[in-house]
Amino acid sequence: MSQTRHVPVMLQRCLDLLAPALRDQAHPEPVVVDCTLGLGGHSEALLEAFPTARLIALDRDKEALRLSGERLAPYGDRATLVHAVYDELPDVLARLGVPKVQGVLFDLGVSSMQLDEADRGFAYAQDAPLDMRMDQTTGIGAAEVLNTYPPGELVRILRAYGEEKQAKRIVSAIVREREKEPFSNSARLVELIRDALPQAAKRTGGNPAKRTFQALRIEVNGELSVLERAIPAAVESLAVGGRIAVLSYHSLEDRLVKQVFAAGAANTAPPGLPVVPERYQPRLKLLTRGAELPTEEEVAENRRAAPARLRGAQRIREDER
Ligand SMILES: C[S@@+](CC[C@H](N)C(=O)[O-])C[C@H]1O[C@@H](n2cnc3c(N)ncnc32)[C@H](O)[C@@H]1O
Repeated sequence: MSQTRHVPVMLQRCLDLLAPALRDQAHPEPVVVDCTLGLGGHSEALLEAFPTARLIALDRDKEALRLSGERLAPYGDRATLVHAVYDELPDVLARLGVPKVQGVLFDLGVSSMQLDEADRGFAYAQDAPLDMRMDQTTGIGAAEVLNTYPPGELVRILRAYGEEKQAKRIVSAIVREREKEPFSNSARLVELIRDALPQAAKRTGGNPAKRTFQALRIEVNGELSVLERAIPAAVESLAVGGRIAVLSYHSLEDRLVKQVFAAGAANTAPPGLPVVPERYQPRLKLLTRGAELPTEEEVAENRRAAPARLRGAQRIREDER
């Protein structure tokens, strides 16, 4: 296994956003949920910053849970780590007998470990089996998506999840190639995309395979549909006064978070979301004006922070303004 160096993104700002709820005298032993444990960077900082808090941390990746389990072992039963998809949060809390929580954090996307472990197939820079499943115990990998999905479906995915303008061109090349031999490794896909794109498209936006890889990863892990359920569920799990902070890394995620928070602030149902709650979702106060960005210094230190967008909200009483 390679040595993964991980620097938690916008850490101090996440702690500051959650702090008032986790230092509230009314809740001397607050509960905070880290829905995306990863390598445990944010989780450990939460345990350190709020010494009376109990942490419940979720990850769908068993390797992440194993590594963080070692890291957080010194905190004993203050930290409960659970293998779960984050839209299962209400069930997890019910099983643990926790009715409401004071804080929730999401740090979306893939972890440094997942990107650095070549054999997980997330990174276009390394040749690896095209898997990309965050939970390797279930579901189908990226190779199966590429080899079996109808062309129209692949175009839809590349456009919707990768915002790839050249989706048709790339998918035509994929379909031609997969008829010769099914895809198994990332290098062949990267090369094919590079060859398929016109010169002008190659000059913008970094590696030409970036958007296709993002789209495949989102499809393989059902990321947006899970998130659509998870953010309202997390808001629902907050006690009055509880706070939520969400770090997202691409516009599709950020748009979704923005919509759910805005609907909570306006006390209306989230627009266009498949999960329209029976009653309007709990009332929210926005804690961030638009999305907050990492500082230039942070990005210089940690290039993975560059696309980060942070939004925060607080659950308030229905009659509060
Ligand atoms: C960016 S990393 C989190 C890094 C972490 N904040 C840290 O400081 O180490 C995101 C983590 O969320 C997990 N994850 C992504 N989608 C998930 C989901 N739907 N349910 C549970 N965990 C998920 C990934 O497996 C990954 O480990």
